[in-house]
Amino acid sequence: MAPTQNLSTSAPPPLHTFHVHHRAVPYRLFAVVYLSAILLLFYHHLYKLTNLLLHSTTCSFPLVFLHLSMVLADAILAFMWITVQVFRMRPIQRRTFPDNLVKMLDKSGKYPGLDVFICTADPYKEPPMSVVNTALSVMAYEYPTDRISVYVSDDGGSKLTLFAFMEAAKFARHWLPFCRANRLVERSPDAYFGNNHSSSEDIEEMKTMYEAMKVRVENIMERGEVNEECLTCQRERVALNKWRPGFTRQDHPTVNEVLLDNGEDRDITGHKMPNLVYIAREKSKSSSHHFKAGALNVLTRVSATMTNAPVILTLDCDTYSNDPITPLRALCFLWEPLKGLELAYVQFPQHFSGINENDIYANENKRLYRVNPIGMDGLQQGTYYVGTGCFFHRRALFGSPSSQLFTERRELNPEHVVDKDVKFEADLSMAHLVANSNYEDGTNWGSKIGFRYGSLVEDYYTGYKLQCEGWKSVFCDPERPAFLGDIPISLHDVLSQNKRWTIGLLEVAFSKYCPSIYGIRSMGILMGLAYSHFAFGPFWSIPFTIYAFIVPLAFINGVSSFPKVTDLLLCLYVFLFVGAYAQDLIDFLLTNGTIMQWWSDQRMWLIRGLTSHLFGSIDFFLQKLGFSALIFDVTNKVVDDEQSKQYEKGVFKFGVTSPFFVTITMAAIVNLITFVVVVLRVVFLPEKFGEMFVQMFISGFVMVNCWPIYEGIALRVDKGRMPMKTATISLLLVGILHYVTFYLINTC
Ligand SMILES: O=c1ccn([C@@H]2O[C@H](COP(=O)(O)OP(=O)(O)O[C@H]3O[C@H](CO)[C@@H](O)[C@H](O)[C@H]3O)[C@@H](O)[C@H]2O)c(=O)[nH]1
Ligand SMILES: [Mn+2]
Repeated sequence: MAPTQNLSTSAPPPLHTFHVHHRAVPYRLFAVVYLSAILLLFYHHLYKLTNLLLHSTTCSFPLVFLHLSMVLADAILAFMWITVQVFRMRPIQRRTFPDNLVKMLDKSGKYPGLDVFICTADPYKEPPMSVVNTALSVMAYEYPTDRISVYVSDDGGSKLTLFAFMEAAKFARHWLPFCRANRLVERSPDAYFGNNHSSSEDIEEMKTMYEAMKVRVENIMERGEVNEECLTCQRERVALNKWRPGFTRQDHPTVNEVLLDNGEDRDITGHKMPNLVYIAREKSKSSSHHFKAGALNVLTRVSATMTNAPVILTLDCDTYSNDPITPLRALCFLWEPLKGLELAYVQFPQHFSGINENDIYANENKRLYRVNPIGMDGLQQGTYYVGTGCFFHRRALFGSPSSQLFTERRELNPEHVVDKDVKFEADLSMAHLVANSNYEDGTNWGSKIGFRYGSLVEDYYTGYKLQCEGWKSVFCDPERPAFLGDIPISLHDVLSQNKRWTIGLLEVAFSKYCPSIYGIRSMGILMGLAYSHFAFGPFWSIPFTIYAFIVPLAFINGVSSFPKVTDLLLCLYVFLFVGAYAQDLIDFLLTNGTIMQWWSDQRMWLIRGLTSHLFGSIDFFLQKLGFSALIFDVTNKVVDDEQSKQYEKGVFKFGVTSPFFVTITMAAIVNLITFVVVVLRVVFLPEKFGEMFVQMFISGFVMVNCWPIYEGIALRVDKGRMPMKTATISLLLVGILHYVTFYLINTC
């Protein structure tokens, strides 16, 4: 292991250290070799192309077209490979020493305030009980309770969610002291009672109390209405009365409820409670609400009027805390007096609970959440923001490190000190004002201040813009995951989520802030390329479409451009393919993955290329042309028992009719047919094997990846099988494609 940094005998005990991973040096050497191979391939492409053009007749048009397509595919693959190298140049691993920080903070007695933002948007896709668990898990942080404030943004504008939080506020008075007394590590009640091994009278009592709350909340969820008898006091009645006739999710006034106030509320042992504030910002059909970024900006302002803590933690409603000392770990970086100034955020990776053994839908997203961030963390400016599990320096949301931007109201600026309780009347009316749907008109919110608008992946975009301004960030991945979130467990949900990301990324790629131009100019080549890797990620769909459709269809119609087995060039292809795949596998294994998980991951990468990336790109361009509007389709977090059982077993769920499934089924059919044709040709004309080999390999490889699809069409009878309609449409489309190819090739 390389020597750790920051250690010296005279210096105070370190708060954090890091070391560079061993793999950095061999990776750099390999990059040089691989790059030479890519150059060789393009030399060959160029040579062949000029040759073709020089001797071209109208008849060679199909071959020229095929060759051009392959050059385009390879160019995109090469670009993606180059951008990935940035993550492999200097991956680092960090360690934190929260004990040293605690000693320091205990001595000074100055624990910084922490404002936690939790966003939810739909009580039926994001069950309020799950949001409540997230909130309870952070309210119970191992941190002075009077320094924590939890703000819940409800874009669903639902009284069901508010009711759940009224219940949570009461339950928290028991839960927080219980966590402290028993030194729990799992402070989300659901996770704790779900895994609890020991049992005692205390634990049983607490469990009964929790279950009772859950039943009350689930009852009102079932009824879709909060009945009078569920309410226990006048205050609750007043709050819920705000849902007057005409109150809809898209059109309603602000609802702002202080559910716990640390100035007056105490737990059952007399300790101060953290603040807990519910806010459903004003919505009106006439103004854009900018989805989650808009919600976060409202929370930034509302919290500024009430507590204005210097540290902000952003959480999605499903991301509960899995380790109570996480804020201390984040502060190991944020609180270091000198460096803290340029540090915008400390990002913890997204980890998930409930992933099945082989992670069939690649929900873990190891590249995105683990492998690439450690690589960027080793660069000058650090990693990207992934939307949840991230601690911000509030100041970073207000202009670059060197020149702060001031807002339209003194109270909203980061240095403004709030010294009153959250329930202070004047602050409450101010909170209402800054949550108005037209408050941001004519201000810098969303453009230069706060979370940035303009992309459906507001996380990626905001992190990127902050880093362009000169802010740094840190990636912190302790052994025990700091947070755990939910995953979509149907293929359709996974792909819909990915389609939204695709659109959001393309919005950035094709804006004036394109990372390959603006990013490189602002942050240098490495950071710019790293951000480009994601922004142009949807382009994976181009080589996949070419190799899964155009190349095999041309091949069975007699047009091919692959080298023969005896050709030396084949070695180059083999090296490029095996080299890229093997290195990807190594990356995976080095971050605690298994071979089977890696296999699922590469399969999902191919599937995304032919589905969500493809349709997302089409949607993006349609929207650019004004044909469709952008929506943020919230990921479903509810699962039924049957679905989870099937997922547990590792079986793909298709079930619904969706365009996503048409393209992958088509790829499965085209490559099956090609494979059969190629094998038959070899059987009857063995001397042709040399010419057939590469196509046979490619189609065979696609087929192995498509196994769950064949199974879904032919071997399954359950509800999750591939719908007959999808299979039929796909077959029909393949027929048309084949006919068109045949016609084009044979009419010249
Ligand atoms: O209008 C909206 C839409 C969404 N959300 C919230 O945003 C979060 C993320 O939404 P989700 O449907 O879970 O999206 P995912 O694709 O699972 O989330 C990833 O991608 C998002 C960007 O598309 C990021 O915001 C998230 O942090 C990141 O985890 C959830 O808490 C939602 O409640 C809102 O508050 N308002
Ligand atoms: Mn999510």
